[in-house]
Amino acid sequence: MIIVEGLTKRFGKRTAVDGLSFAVRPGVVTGFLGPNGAGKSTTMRMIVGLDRPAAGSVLVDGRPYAELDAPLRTVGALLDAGWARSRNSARTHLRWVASLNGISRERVEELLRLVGLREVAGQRVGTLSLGMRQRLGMAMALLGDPRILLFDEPMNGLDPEGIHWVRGLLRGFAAEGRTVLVSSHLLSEMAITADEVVVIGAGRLITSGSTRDFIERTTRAAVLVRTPGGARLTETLRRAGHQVDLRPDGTLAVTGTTAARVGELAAECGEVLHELRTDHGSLEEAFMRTTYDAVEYRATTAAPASESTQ
Ligand SMILES: Nc1ncnc2c1ncn2[C@@H]1O[C@H](COP(=O)(O)OP(=O)(O)OP(=O)(O)O)[C@@H](O)[C@H]1O
Repeated sequence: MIIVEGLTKRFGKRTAVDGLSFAVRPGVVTGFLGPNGAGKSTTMRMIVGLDRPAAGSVLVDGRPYAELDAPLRTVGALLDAGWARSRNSARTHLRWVASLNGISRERVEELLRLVGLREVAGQRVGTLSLGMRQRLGMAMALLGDPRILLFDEPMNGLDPEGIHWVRGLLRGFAAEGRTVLVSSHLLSEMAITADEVVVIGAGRLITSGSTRDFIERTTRAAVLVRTPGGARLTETLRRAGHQVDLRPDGTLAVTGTTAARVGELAAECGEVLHELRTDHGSLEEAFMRTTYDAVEYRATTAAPASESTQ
């Protein structure tokens, strides 16, 4: 369990984390979400004592990180990759971290196998690909068989097989009753990996709780219908007081009703349905809606018309 309370961090005049409070429960995967610069990495660094908060506190299994008897065996963290420039081989680097923490060479070999780095274990860390370095970072985090995992953007640079593997790893850890906090911008991945989410923006908490509740609360469910008799069904649905929008792919999106009711109305007007399903909205949609005002670094796709014509 991780309990963050009133956590605040300033860099000069800039407040990166602003009175942030949340709890990360064991037994579930918790996704840590927020736009660029929201304060996710800074928060994770404060959890493991790499950054000192201006105010607030963090308890890791009931104690501040600095007071843990065996930090590496309690928390496994994949944070910044400062070590990634090491001139040592992946194996030597892992053995060095292991020896500092009284961890055996057998455990190093076990982890090289687990993260899929055995073939390149003799290669210098600095020459490994981004994905391989991510795998090495995870091996380092897992060395002490920790009860708590903190992974900052673990899927960065991983190939599809690697992403699938990380998903299984995180879910497996949670299923064993461990605590898993993982930040990622890959929201479709988080939607299937994270049971719970903590969403922050501009250093402040936006929401926390079940991923499913967050999506259902924030997005509007629609009943999607594909039918060759779109015009007649649309008329019938509108007459019954429902809002119907035609999507670019020809699907009708009906809001304010249930799939059962749409099916009944289609039967009443004698239209064949080729598809009928409820779309609950996506994590991406929920994220965009709730964090819109907290996005600091927004790209523009085109210059505004008034500027381009003057
Ligand atoms: N060492 C530092 N010195 C000065 N400012 C910093 C430092 N570390 C982070 N910041 C600032 O703190 C804010 C939060 O940064 P942080 O890296 O925690 O965000 P993030 O949510 O992890 O972003 P991203 O999704 O882009 O990785 C940003 O404005 C960043 O510029």
